[in-house]
Amino acid sequence: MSLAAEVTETFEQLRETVAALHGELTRYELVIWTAGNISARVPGQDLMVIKPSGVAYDDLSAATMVVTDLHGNLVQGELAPSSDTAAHAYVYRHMPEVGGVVHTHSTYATAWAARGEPIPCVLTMIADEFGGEIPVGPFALIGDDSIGRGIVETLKWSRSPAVLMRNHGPFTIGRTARDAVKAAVMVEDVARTVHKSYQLGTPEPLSEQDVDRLYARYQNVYGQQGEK
Ligand SMILES: O=C(CO)[C@@H](O)[C@@H](O)COP(=O)(O)O
Repeated sequence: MSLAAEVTETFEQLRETVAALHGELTRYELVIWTAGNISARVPGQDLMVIKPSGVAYDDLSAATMVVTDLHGNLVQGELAPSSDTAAHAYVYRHMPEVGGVVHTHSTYATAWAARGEPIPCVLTMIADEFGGEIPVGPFALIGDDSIGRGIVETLKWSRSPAVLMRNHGPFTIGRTARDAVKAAVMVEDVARTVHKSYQLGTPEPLSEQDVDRLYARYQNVYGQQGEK
């Protein structure tokens, strides 16, 4: 297969994947109306596939996904890219290991972001997926590199794939777009659980040693990853 055909096939596969993953945001009730967005890096290219701005979730499909370079310039597609394209692009430029970025306004995680309070590591599931507390990033206005810079500056000091951008909402990253969606689903779940635990009392944080052990197991052994 020629390089052009291979890249075209990759585009099509990624368009399908990114479009389908947007359905997970509505399935898990992480977004309302047109809020939220998902992107995936195009492997080996300085390009990404991202949601078009302001398009209803029912109208999202492989055909409506758009391709931009990693400075947000439209490369393929008819629609304007997400208003968070600059943030996604900044993450891809500065975190080469990241293959997917997700942004939602999910209720409980966004409530923690509104308070500017990190979610403490008081659950084994937080240790498993986030490796410690889920950090808060700075308030930043949309439209330039500010949000992306806040995401990167916060996550470079954390094992967490989620950051609660102050007064805005969660952004999550992953090796793939699916991993980033998983982090978005899980950050909302633990945000709700920990919020409810505080309504009943004061939850106890896990020890650093236990967090490290839980994180290592979940990231390396859990599921079908272990020795066969
Ligand atoms: O949170 C923001 C911008 O940061 C929303 O506008 C965003 O969720 C949805 O914007 P798009 O429809 O992706 O342009």
